[in-house]
Amino acid sequence: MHPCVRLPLVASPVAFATGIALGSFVTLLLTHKRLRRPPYPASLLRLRKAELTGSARGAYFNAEDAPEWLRGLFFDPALQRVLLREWEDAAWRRRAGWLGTDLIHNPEGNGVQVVAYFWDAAALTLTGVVKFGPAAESHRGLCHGGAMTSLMDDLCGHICFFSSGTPWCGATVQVNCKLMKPVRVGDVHKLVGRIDRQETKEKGGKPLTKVFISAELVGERGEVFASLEGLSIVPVVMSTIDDAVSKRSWISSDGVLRDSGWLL
Ligand SMILES: CCCCCCCCCCCCCCCC(=O)SCCNC(=O)CCNC(=O)[C@H](O)C(C)(C)COP(=O)(O)OP(=O)(O)OC[C@H]1O[C@@H](n2cnc3c(N)ncnc32)[C@H](O)[C@@H]1OP(=O)(O)O
Repeated sequence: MHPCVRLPLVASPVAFATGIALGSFVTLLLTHKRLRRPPYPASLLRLRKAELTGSARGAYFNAEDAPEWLRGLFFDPALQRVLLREWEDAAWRRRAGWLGTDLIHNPEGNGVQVVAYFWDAAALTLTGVVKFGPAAESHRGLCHGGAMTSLMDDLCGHICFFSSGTPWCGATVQVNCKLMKPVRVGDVHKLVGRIDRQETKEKGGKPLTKVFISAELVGERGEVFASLEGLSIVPVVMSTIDDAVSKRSWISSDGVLRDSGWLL
């Protein structure tokens, strides 16, 4: 037989093997992030903040995933890393009655994402690492103003919860957001918010506190992309479900602020 006629017969097993190898490689690439994840919840209950640095053992976003200029947050002893189970453990989230994915804290999300929050209890300051993905786009290559506003709403709500010993203690009632510079799809910025002041008065025989919050979204060179003047009121019962999830409290240890949902 002429060699040209024999070639396809020899090439086909080679092509088959190459196809299998390529297929496996692509599958491995697609599942890589999932495989890297530690088993829940035990590992995240055990880990100290200093250990939440490498993707192999930490939460879904860790120091090694952060840009260089934000890496220090993961090692600053004044800051507690915040780990809420509903952000980290999708299966538990479903079991516990959530209906969907968090607008801001979805590990699989590709819109606006706070990938790590750090709480400074002494300064009543909350700092977040924020990623802006393609699902936050409006103008070509630029993010929707609603992405920044949603982000500020999230900070306003959480700063109020972190400063309180009890869950679901309040509600955000105003999110006044100033959009100052366009945010690009793919940007990673720092969100810094604080409680400026609190005013308590009696309402219907019970104390009611207004919590005044301000925040800024800043870039690597200190440029301010957006700012917030927010107001939350405490206490307000937002959840109508009376169960163990609604009665969660904070566990503060080893540089991590966790909710007691990790024990449920
Ligand atoms: C421990 C482990 C836990 C782990 C677990 C953590 C879970 C951590 C989840 C966090 C999640 C956060 C995520 C993002 C934050 C949200 O998304 S929070 C949800 C968005 N917010 C809302 O849906 C709030 C909607 N608003 C409401 O339901 C009602 O307005 C409220 C909040 C119940 C208040 O109504 P109300 O009780 O009738 O209050 P009202 O008497 O009208 O007002 C009380 C005072 O506040 C003032 N006020 C009320 N609204 C306003 C306003 N919009 N502007 C200015 N002032 C106002 C009033 O003027 C009044 O003050 P005074 O006039 O007496 O001085």
